[in-house]
Amino acid sequence: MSSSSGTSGRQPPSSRIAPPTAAPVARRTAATASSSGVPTSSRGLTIPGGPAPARKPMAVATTNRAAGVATRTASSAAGGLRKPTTATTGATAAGVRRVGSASTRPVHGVKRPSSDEEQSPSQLNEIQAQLQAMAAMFDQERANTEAQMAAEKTERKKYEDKVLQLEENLEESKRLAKEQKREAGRRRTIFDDEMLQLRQAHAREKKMWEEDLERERSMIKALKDSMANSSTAHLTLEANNSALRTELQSTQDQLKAKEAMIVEMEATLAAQRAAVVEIENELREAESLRRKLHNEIQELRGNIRVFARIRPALPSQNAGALATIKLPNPREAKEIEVLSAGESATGTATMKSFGFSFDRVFGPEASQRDVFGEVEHLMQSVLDGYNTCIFAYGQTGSGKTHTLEGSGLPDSNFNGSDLTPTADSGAGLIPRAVQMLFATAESLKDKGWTYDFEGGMLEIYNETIHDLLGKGSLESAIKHEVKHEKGRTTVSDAVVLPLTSPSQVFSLLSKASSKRSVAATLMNERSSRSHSVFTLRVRGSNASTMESCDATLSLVDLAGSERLANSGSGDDAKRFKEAVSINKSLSSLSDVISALGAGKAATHVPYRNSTLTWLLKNSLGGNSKTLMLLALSPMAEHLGESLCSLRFASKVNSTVIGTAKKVKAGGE
Ligand SMILES: Nc1ncnc2c1ncn2[C@@H]1O[C@H](COP(=O)(O)OP(=O)(O)OP(=O)(O)O)[C@@H](O)[C@H]1O
Repeated sequence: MSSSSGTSGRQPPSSRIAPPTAAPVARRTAATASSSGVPTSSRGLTIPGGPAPARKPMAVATTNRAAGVATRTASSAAGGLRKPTTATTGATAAGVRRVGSASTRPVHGVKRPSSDEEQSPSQLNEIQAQLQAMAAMFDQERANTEAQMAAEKTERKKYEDKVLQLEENLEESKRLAKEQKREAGRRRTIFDDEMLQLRQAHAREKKMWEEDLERERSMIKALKDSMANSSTAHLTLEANNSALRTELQSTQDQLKAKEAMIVEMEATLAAQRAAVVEIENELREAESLRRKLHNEIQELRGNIRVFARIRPALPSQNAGALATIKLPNPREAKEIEVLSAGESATGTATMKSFGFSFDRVFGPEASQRDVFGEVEHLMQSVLDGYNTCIFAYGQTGSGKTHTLEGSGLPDSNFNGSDLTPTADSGAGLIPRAVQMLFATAESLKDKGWTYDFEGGMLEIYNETIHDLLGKGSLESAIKHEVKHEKGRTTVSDAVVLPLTSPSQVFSLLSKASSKRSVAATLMNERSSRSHSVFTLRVRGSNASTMESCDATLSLVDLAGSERLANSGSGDDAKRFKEAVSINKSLSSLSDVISALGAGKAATHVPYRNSTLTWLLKNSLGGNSKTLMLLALSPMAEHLGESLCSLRFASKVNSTVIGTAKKVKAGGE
């Protein structure tokens, strides 16, 4: 803007410096030229009507002078010449007047023939003098005119120089004006750019400010809303607060009342705690008493007990081929009667009745739960610290394994639900006993008892011990030896696993089962020709009563008890050897039980007569509880073997073994 105003405010040099106008100069030059023309024409007198004559003698000259004066006067009268000085003018005027007056007469009067030729020399002189004076005057005037012309020339030169200077100045001014205009244009462009940028920046800033403003407005609006809400909430809170204060006051009052109650209850609780401690002590004493009484009852009932179980006919077996085996008194279920064909003394065929009495008899309809219900008290004896041995006896296929293990062992996902006392699943004695032992051990924790379990599984085949949990095959050369120390039995190199849950026990049994040696016989396609012995060692301690116990539960699945002729051995030396070994161990078992039954009368108990009796030494005898499970086939074809088994079991049942002793930890 400044440049534009500067540009508009500044006057161009041409307007500021007025150049000298050409007209005056021209006029002056013309005037000079006009004035200078006069002297030029005055160099000789111009005779009107003819060319200027050459200088003549005096007379002629005088006449010419007079004519010249007349001419000049006429010129002056025309207004072109400068007037001479006053003196000269006076003289001239006088002369002119005279000349004028003379002009009234014809000029060529000089040669007028009348009286001029009569003029005297004095008059001529006078005229000549006048002419000379006029010539001097003319010279003077010419000199003045020339001086004036020189001065005017100098002045004109000055003017011309000045005009040149002014023209140069004018050019310079124009150039400067152009430059300034260019500069102004450039500055204007810059200015415009700057203006544009400023406008853009301004627009941007304006937009930002507007956005900020909008945001601020939104925030303010939100804050206002929030404040409105807050104030509503504040009012609500105050109302709530007031209600809560009232409630608090009421609660505090209640609290005080309750605190008073709590003080009262604490006093009651302290008294009850003391009572509980007393009751717990009484309970422990009662528990000890219960154990004592339980075992006294067991002693009264005899430490060796015999159960007989008759299995049902299998689907594959002909129901018409059943033997006649009866339970005369099903309610009491202690007697069993077997009818067998025989001959009378006279040789006639008769049906002979054989009666046997046991601690308990189970018919074909008895369930696994029924059988275990009669056995479970022995589990309590184990936890009480009494060695316990349950062995299943009977011919091949009579149901020994079924009674002990049942129809398949629970898997590793076992949760115990199908083995509860009321559950009637196919599980046999072993899984039920294990489940019960762990469950009872858990419940005894309240009474201060903690228990550890460990188990092993052995097989006796042909009088040789095999570890069913060992890594090698059953035919491996490892020789296991049985040792008895301080009432405890150990088997060298046999695996004994710590067990913390029933599922671990089932996993152990499953592993052993897959290894068990099974051989086919004529009697049963999977007749076991070996004894299997599962041992579960249970150690307990009570930190409160300082009591401890250490007992072993042995569950023995004996090999088939059939006589040699029925074992299918025939010509098979291997089968014959198996049968001999089995019979040897079973008769040794019978001998041991008989010796134990003889009490102190028997000085020697032949445990060493077989591997089986030697292994079970600490589970058979005065310090242990023994249960024999006699398994019977219902089939007529097995009746002879059944009778043999019944007689053997009856013999065992009649044996009264001395008082069982509780085994304390350490085997004493
Ligand atoms: N109480 C029962 N109820 C139903 N089936 C039974 C019963 N007892 C045994 N069985 C069935 O009879 C068959 C033979 O039983 P088991 O294998 O237990 O005989 P075992 O005496 O153990 O024979 P082995 O001496 O050869 O081992 C099996 O199929 C078994 O399921």
